[in-house]
Amino acid sequence: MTLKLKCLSHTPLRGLNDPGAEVVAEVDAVLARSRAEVEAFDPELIVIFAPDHYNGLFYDLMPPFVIATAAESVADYRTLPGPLSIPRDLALEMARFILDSDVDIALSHRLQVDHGCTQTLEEMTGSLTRYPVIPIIINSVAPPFAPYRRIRKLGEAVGRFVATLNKRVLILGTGGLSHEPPVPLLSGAPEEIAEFLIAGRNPTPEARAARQARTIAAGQVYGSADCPLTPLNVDWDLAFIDLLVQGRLDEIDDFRIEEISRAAGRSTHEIRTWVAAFAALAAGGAYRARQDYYRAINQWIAGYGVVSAEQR
Ligand SMILES: O=C(O)CCC(=O)/C=C/C=C(\O)C(=O)O
Ligand SMILES: [Fe+2]
Repeated sequence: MTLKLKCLSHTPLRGLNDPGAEVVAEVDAVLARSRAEVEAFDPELIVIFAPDHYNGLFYDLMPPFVIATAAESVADYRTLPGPLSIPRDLALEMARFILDSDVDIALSHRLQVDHGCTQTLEEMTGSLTRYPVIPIIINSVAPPFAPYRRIRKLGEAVGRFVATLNKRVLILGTGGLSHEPPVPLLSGAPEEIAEFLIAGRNPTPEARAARQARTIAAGQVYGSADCPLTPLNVDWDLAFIDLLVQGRLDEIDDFRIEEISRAAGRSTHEIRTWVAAFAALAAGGAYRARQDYYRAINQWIAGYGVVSAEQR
């Protein structure tokens, strides 16, 4: 077994809001380099830890974590439509292994996934079907959340499972870093919004367009005095990247959910996907990691980072 890890931010606003040609070129270049590394690694399996933004998962039944044996993209924003290539039996085996490791993971035989999963898969592989992929969705957007120490345990179980396979495995984490897009909260929501958050699957094209327009508009004022959303927090982001690069994963068990929301924004919890990814890699022993890129990009509502790692 050989493991490689890539964790990176996603943003539905890439290609929609313009942070300037220089920034676009920088991000394009780092993504192109990352994709070339993935191509050279030629993974036999990808495990992607990803969030959902009320496209596949709603409060009618909101699991802390779910593993999919079959999944289809909702093609929100500009992401690709269609099914992912999930090796069903292997995903089931992984689910059994995780449960046997005392981590209660939900199972879906028909999951809808959004840009939170598909954007990074597309950026890293060029398609949704190029390699076999097992998606594990970690609730990062719909409170209450499982504590961070549980995310580490989930990642460790996945890492122990992939260690039993004689395969080249790419582990992806997608989301974060600091940011707060206009994702509604159930607590205190008016009835219409609450109904959407509980059972808003398969919106009409008009409803989807209205949601997307709100996010685009938020990106145009994000970080300014006119914007009530928690701004990006560069110090928080760089400290988190350092922690990962230095292998201080045990400190993550003490992360406080409310403190992170206040300091860096409510959607910063998408870094749970990075935590799981690094815990999976670390389950196999010491690793070597590097920061490939970081920039705070208000127009994309993203403390935008890319980190890579591999086993020593
Ligand atoms: O579409 C909505 O209703 C809410 C907006 C939303 O889901 C935005 C998501 C943005 C990200 O994925 C992100 O910044 O991580
Ligand atoms: Fe997101």
